[in-house]
Amino acid sequence: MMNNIHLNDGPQSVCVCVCVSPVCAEAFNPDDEEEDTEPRVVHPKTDVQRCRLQEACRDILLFKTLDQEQFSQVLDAMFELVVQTNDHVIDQGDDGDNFYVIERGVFDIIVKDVCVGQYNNKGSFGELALMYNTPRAATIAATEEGALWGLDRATFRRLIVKNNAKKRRMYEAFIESVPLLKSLELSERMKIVDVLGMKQFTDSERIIMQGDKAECFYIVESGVVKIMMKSKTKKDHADNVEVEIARCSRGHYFGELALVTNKPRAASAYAEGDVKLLVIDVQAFERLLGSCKEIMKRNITHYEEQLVALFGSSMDLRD
Ligand SMILES: Nc1ncnc2c1ncn2[C@@H]1O[C@@H]2COP(=O)(O)O[C@H]2[C@H]1O
Repeated sequence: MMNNIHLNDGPQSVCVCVCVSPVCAEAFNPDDEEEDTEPRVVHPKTDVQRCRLQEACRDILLFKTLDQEQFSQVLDAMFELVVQTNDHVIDQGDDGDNFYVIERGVFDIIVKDVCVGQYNNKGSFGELALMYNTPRAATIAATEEGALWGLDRATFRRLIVKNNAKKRRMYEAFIESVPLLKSLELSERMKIVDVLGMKQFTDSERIIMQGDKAECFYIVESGVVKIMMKSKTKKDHADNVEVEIARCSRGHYFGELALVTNKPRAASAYAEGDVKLLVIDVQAFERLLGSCKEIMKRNITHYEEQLVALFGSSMDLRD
């Protein structure tokens, strides 16, 4: 259900291709490799709108594994929505109509009347009901005036869900081999595959920076990542250079500490040579990896011991 949400449909409010009904979309089998003949949804946009849309979608993990043609079909199909304070974009228990990408605004995530988190001017939501044909798992309420981009259920299923079937085939074996995820059920591991994105880095590129706010964590698919840290106690010294504290290779994860402790990044990470990473965002992390948090917390003691050995202090890693 949506209250007072305004559809801003670009220069001419013409839908070039006819929108297909959700009933049609359900007939789609994501494993079906046949050429799709469904009519395309296109919401025309001005150049300025398209630029804003592209910027909003830049870091959306679900789009990261689409090819260029699929991504451009997604952008064509998206439509702009303006929301006002207290608008409910999604109500828990409803059927899923659209997937949403945030352009601006702060949105509460409410499960059974309890606020369990917030989206702050970035991110996306509403994928679960569309992926798994389940009722909406949370209410999403605007805390201020904001702007969103919606993607209809039919297009989401035709492009994203179809792509997920491919992702499952690609990453199933790898994800099963990641020690951290071993304790999860197969269906839970597959849900992680569904929401993960893939990012590539070249030699010496910085992946995360010490002190930054954390929004995701990473699993190394290939290549080597160097974890480097500057001493906090020597903050003002000229000799406070970055020191290598760890290396991660295939199957290892990093970037989880800040998500477990709700603190800024405790270290920076750099690619050594070409690196391919799987990326899981903070909301999916909370939802899907809650049960792994205890395993991850065990690492803190190990990290602290390492830091005492390197810098003579553990740098206050805990919350
Ligand atoms: N902790 C959470 N539990 C359930 N849904 C969440 C949570 N955090 C974020 N969400 C998002 O809220 C959305 C509500 O609609 P969906 O169930 O389609 O998809 C859900 C997720 O995208």
